[in-house]
Amino acid sequence: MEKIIVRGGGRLNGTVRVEGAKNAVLPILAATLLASDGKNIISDVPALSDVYTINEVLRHLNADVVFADGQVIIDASKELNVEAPFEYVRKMRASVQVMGPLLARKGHARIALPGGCAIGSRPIDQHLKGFEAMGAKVKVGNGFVEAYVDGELHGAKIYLDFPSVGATENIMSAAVLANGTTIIENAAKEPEIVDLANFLNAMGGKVRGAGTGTIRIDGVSKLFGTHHHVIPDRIEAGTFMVAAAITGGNVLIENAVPEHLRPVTAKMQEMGVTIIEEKEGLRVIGPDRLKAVDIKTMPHPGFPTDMQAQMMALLLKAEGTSMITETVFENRFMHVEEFRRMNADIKIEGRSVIMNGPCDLQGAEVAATDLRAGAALILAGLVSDGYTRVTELKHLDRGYVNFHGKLAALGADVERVTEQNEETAQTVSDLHA
Ligand SMILES: CC(=O)N[C@H]1[C@@H](OP(=O)(O)OP(=O)(O)OC[C@H]2O[C@@H](n3ccc(=O)[nH]c3=O)[C@H](O)[C@@H]2O)O[C@H](CO)[C@@H](O)[C@@H]1O
Ligand SMILES: C=C(OP(=O)(O)O)C(=O)O
Repeated sequence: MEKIIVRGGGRLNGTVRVEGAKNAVLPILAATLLASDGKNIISDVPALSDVYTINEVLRHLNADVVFADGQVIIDASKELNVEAPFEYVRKMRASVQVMGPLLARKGHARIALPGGCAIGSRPIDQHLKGFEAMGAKVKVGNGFVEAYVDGELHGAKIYLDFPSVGATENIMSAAVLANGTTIIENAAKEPEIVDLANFLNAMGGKVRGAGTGTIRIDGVSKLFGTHHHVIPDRIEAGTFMVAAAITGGNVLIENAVPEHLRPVTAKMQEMGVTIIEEKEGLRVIGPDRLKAVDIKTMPHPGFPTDMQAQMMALLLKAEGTSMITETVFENRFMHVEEFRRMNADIKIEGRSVIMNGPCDLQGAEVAATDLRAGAALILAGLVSDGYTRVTELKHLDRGYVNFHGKLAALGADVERVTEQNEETAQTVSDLHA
């Protein structure tokens, strides 16, 4: 079993560069299936396990996919298969994003039902409601959801019950090849939606209003391969912002887009963190004393749920009582028990978590219960007494490229080890002290 071992102490200093955004690249790679003519070249693609998984799904669907040096080249011009089996969807829920493109291109898609995951039940009813409004018949059975249309999808007016990121993307990617105009109301406004819309338009699509609550898509008859650069990952950037702040360090986060990070920046400034916009990105300087704040996760431009666990780590070191309320996912507090194992004064009350800080955190063996929880536990380990050992790294690898290596380059005492060399790693670390 692999572990990341962190020893607390020391301020982080230096420069770190963020990768292309996981949550932008996954729907974009899925949408490459829409191009029946020419190759798509996607640049700034992070080497994440989720990217390898979506590439496998695309290959299974009969696209040619080559991934090297941060670039994916996809040729989806051959006859496509229509089925995404459970072995992929189980590993990564975002596999469901191939449904809209397949339905638009082939009139048929059969996708294994994603099921629940560590952060909640995560149904896809809003995706399916959109496909049905566009004329698809949907049936669920034998662990699959299947959608098909006689002839072509047609444009429709779709009001989402909740501004779901995945549903907005899936419906947008289906509507781009539909006959007529589709309007998505109460659409998600995340920067990743805008990136997908830009990609669809570069392939020849007609999408307007992405980034607002109303998106209008005028269907076209064919899409062509193009070259697209993925936006920087605002969640990876935010995670390193916390790393700088929690250690009282001074870190330049290159490639961070300030507008994408406003809700995170605003809360960190309230806590007393200095954030400076520089030409290359954001400089984050941690204070000696952090102030307690309350946070509520919300769809964009509210505070992102994907930064909730990392901010929880930061608030454990703030002076006073803080509260985080999670409104996006029903069960995204699995890391609370792990923080408690690190001596955090923390409790769950309904959909909120209350922390009394600053806590004297102690190193412990803890499990990454999900992707962001893994990052948050490592961040807490940076300021804990002694060694923190974080297991279940498969979650972390879904969303962070070389997380421990990037932290080590900023001066953190952190190593990634397999069980057999754990003892040696600890000795080496002691020698470095
Ligand atoms: C690959 C990717 O981009 N993942 C992101 C995406 O996930 P994802 O696209 O799954 O998130 P959604 O915005 O769809 O989900 C938000 C909430 O809506 C609910 N819901 C969603 C769809 C639906 O049909 N029915 C329904 O009830 C979900 O259960 C959840 O409680 O946005 C989330 C919210 O910002 C982020 O945390 C994820 O990192
Ligand atoms: C929840 C996340 O991703 P996914 O939707 O892919 O599970 C995340 O990136 O924090």
